[in-house]
Amino acid sequence: MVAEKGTEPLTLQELLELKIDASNFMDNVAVAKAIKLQIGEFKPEIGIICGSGLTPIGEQLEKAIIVPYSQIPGFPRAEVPGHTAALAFGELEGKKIMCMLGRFHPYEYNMDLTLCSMPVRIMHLLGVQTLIVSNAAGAINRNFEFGDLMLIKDQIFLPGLAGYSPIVKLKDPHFGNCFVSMHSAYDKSLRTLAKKVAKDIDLKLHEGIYVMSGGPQYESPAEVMLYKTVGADALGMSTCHEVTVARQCGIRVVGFSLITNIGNLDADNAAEVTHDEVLDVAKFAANHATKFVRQLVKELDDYTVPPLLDKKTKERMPMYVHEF
Ligand SMILES: O=P(O)(O)O[C@H]1O[C@H](CO)[C@@H](O)[C@H]1O
Ligand SMILES: Nc1nc2[nH]cnc2c(=O)[nH]1
Repeated sequence: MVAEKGTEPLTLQELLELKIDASNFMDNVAVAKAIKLQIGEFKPEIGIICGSGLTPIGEQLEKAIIVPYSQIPGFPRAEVPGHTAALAFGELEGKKIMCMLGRFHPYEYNMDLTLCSMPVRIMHLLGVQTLIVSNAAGAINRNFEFGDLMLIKDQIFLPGLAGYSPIVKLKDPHFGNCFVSMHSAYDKSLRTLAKKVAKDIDLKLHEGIYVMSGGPQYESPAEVMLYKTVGADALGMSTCHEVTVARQCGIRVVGFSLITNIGNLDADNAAEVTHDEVLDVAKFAANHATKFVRQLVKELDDYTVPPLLDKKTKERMPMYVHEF
């Protein structure tokens, strides 16, 4: 719980010393405040989360301000290879972007999904209205090839189905409705736009269902077969918890997977999957993913999400909340 300090706003140093609980709303506000102290008047409108090996997407921002996770209270370090432990704030095609160069995978943090999705809530507090989420994924669909992109049409959130939901611990109504509707989690009009953009830049873009498993082990061939049977097209260990929180906040979402390997369906003929292979493919494909995101950002329309805190609530909250 954030300590109050009379009417004086806390300094960055004081905020960095707080012990943050991601399921406490005021702690989330304190995290957003610490970032705000480092980005000044910059108000992001679009959030981007870079998947494994996809940091080049965020590295194209202009006039970038980099905020390392070590300078954000409560943020873990994002240590999986292919992820950088920093947020990048900057412009792309004239739009204001907040980009996670490294994400938090639940398997890294004891399946604490509330913690792993906190950055999305912080995006919302800072003003983000639209989220572009990306990941590296294995193909289940046999029409997919290495390096292809798959637009995410819908998700199967296996940890969420088993009770590991990022919103299960949230008691404060400021977080939003706990019965979040996931019926159009991946915005239909943004998917239409993404398909148009892909066509314009002559990019092969599949569309399909992403399934998130807990990881960090890759799936056995029988498990890949199980996911195929239920209609999944690509599999990974991220994204669904972030999208659930985005929807709770009212952020609209568009997402895509970069196919880095082909999921094994037969134990007698199974090829090894390694994270090095995932990163190698991401490296060679990052160029077209980057181009796709740039064009998508360029064509995104304006969108407005109502703020989390109304004026009255803000007035009742401690000093450092007022500007949100
Ligand atoms: O989902 P992203 O962050 O792209 O990472 C994917 O790549 C890793 C496995 O190689 C897993 O963490 C999986 O989720
Ligand atoms: N679970 C899972 N995650 C991945 N990330 C990249 N490839 C894979 C995969 O085959 N399975």
